[in-house]
Parts: sequence; structure tokens; C-alpha cells
Amino acid sequence: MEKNAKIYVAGHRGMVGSAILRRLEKEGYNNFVTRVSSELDLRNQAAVADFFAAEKPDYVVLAAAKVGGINANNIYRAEFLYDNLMIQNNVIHNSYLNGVKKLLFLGSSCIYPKMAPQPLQENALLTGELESTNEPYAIAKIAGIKMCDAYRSQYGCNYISAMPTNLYGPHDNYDLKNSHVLPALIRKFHEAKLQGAPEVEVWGTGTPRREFLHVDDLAEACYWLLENYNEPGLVNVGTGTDLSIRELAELVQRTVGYEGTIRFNTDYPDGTPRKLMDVSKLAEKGWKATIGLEEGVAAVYAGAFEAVRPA
Ligand SMILES: NC(=O)c1ccc[n+]([C@@H]2O[C@H](COP(=O)([O-])OP(=O)(O)OC[C@H]3O[C@@H](n4cnc5c(N)ncnc54)[C@H](OP(=O)(O)O)[C@@H]3O)[C@@H](O)[C@H]2O)c1
Ligand SMILES: C[C@@H]1O[C@H](OP(=O)(O)OP(=O)(O)OC[C@H]2O[C@@H](n3cnc4c(=O)[nH]c(N)nc43)[C@H](O)[C@@H]2O)[C@@H](O)[C@H](O)[C@@H]1O
Repeated sequence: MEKNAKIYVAGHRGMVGSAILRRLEKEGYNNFVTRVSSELDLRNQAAVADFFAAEKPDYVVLAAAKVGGINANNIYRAEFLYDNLMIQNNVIHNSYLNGVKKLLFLGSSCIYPKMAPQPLQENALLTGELESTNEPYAIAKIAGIKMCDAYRSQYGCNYISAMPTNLYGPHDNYDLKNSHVLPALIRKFHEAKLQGAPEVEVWGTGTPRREFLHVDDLAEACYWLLENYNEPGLVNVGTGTDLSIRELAELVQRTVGYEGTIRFNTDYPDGTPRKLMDVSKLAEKGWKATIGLEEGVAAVYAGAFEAVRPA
């Protein structure tokens, strides 16, 4: 990308968008256009059309989305489908109408079938049933991938799709009802330690396995993709290693220094048993994650994670 190119980072205030913005600023890019959702609701087709016509960005990072953990996905099924479809359709279509040179779309590892062979390869997409708890969100993300490819096929748009695994890092969401597991556990153990609580509740059985990538590693991968990757289809972005939720809880317990007990509440769903991604496609092109989980969680905790965001 040209150093003076105008880059629109949609969702720049979120965990991923802010990490990508930090990475691009570090590289010397300084011609950004951003909007918070109260200024520009990306579900609003007319507002997005006016925004793109006025700003005409050269590049777009689409990191705006309705995002949440297993509980939020399972409860707000309509919002996860509607919001994400509207955001994607409006940003991708108006990028095309306004001649955006390249767009990076962010999907998620939940797009793969619940029981697909592990580690998950990109060609597993649409080969089986999805996990029910986040099917609406996954369907929206799959639509985004297919839309990028359809606009490449019909209009020659260079729109690429990256599939990150579960992420964590600065500006994560710590709302205990709607967040992902890692920020939730960091907050739960932290508050239990402060309050001297005898136990911490962990959802599910503790047996599912998850892969966790620090968001600064993701931002590095996204920068590489923006500079070097111009192919249709999708590319997994992860660490290539996973652990059980029980092991994760014990890791966070050690990091926080909490000495009480862990209680598993199976009233909550486990979700997908495992979703370890095959990261060889990006590894063959020279990118690998560098931040280990123990180190990353310690850094997040030491950063005295931000106040809980409004629900
Ligand atoms: N977190 C993960 O574990 C994870 C894993 C895989 C993939 N991803 C993907 O990464 C991307 C970003 O996720 P994240 O974790 O950074 O989420 P996040 O912290 O919740 O940030 C989402 C951003 O989207 C913006 N947004 C939401 N609805 C909007 C609307 N109607 N109009 C305009 N902006 C809107 C928000 O803007 P405001 O702040 O201005 O309200 C927010 O900054 C998403 O595509 C997500 O699917 C995330
Ligand atoms: C990357 C994201 O993965 C998401 O799936 P997924 O990893 O199961 O979403 P998480 O909410 O991170 O849950 C991962 C696992 O951690 C368990 N878990 C244990 N304690 C907690 C807790 O306190 N909070 C939460 N949230 N989970 C907890 C949860 O039951 C599940 O088995 C998708 O729903 C999203 O759409 C997105 O794709």
C-alpha cells in the first residue's frame, strides 16, 4: 500500500480494529479515515453510501461487526445475523462502487463445520453442519467471504478474507455475559481474588478445546496480508496449538494468583468440541504467530485490563 493511501479502518475502536490501526501507524501510514458507530451506523445503507462517496478510501479494513462469545451468539441470534449481514453488505458493496483498491474482510474460525476434521483446513468450508450456538454469526461470515469472492469474479475487486481463531488482547470485551471465554475468565479470577471468593464458575464441562491468538499477532498477519496477499478464498490465522477450557482456566488462575476452587457449570453450552485451525497456508508464505499464550495472558493481566465496557 502507498504510504499516503487513504485507509478506512471500520471498527477502529474495537479490539481487532485498534490493533490493526496501531500496526499500520507503526509502519508509517498516516492517512486514516475512521468513524465510531454513533457517527456512522454501518447497518444504514444510505449513510454508508454517502460516507464512501464523500471519503473515497483507497483501502478498507472491515473489522466492524457484532461480536460476542457463545452465550451472546446463542441469545441474540437475530442481531448477529442481521447486523453482520448489513455491515458487510454495505461496506463491501460501497467499496466496489467507489473503486476501493483492496479490502480485508475478517471472518472467524466458527465458519467451519462443527465436526470437520482437525486441524481445520480452508477447504473444509461448507462441508458439514455448523455449530448451533453461533450458526447465525457463522452464516453471516460465510456470506461475507462469498461476497468478496463474487465481487472479485464479476467486478475484478481485490477483496480478501482472513479467518482468525479466538482472539484476546488490549481493548477486549470483559462483559461477563457477552464476552469470549478468555477475557471472562481473567475478570472472574481477578474479581474472585479481590473479593476472597471461595470458587470461580467456569461454563460448560471444561473439555472443549480452543486456540487463542493475541490480537497483536493478528494485526501483524493482517498487515502482511494487506501488503502481499491477493487471492480469492480464505486464509486461516492462528497459532496452530490449542488447550482445553479446563487447562485455560488453570492457566488464568495461576496468572492471577487465585487460590480458590474452580466449579464447572454445565447449564451452559460447550459449543464446538474443538476448532484448531490448520495454519500451514500462511506459514508457507512466511507468517507465524510469535506471542505465546502464558506470556500473552500475563501481559493482558498486567495491563490492568480496561474497565468493563457498557453491555
Ligand atoms: N474477538 C474475537 O475473538 C474474534 C475472533 C475471530 C474473528 N473476530 C472478528 O474480528 C472483527 C472485530 O472483532 P473485535 O473482537 O475487534 O470486536 P469488538 O471489539 O466488539 O469491535 C467491533 C467493532 O465493530 C463496530 N461496530 C459494531 N456494530 C457496528 C455498527 N452497526 N456500525 C458501525 N460499527 C459497528 C464497533 O464500533 P464502536 O466501537 O464505534 O461502537 C466496534 O469497534 C469481527 O469481524 C470479528 O468477527 C473476532
Ligand atoms: C471466535 C468466537 O468463538 C465463539 O465460540 P466459542 O469459542 O465457543 O466462544 P467462547 O464464548 O469463547 O466459549 C468458548 C468455550 O469456553 C467456555 N466458557 C467457560 N467459561 C466461560 C465464560 O465465562 N464465558 C464464556 N464466554 N465462555 C466460557 C464456553 O462454554 C465454551 O465451551 C463464537 O461464539 C463466536 O462467534 C466467535 O467465532
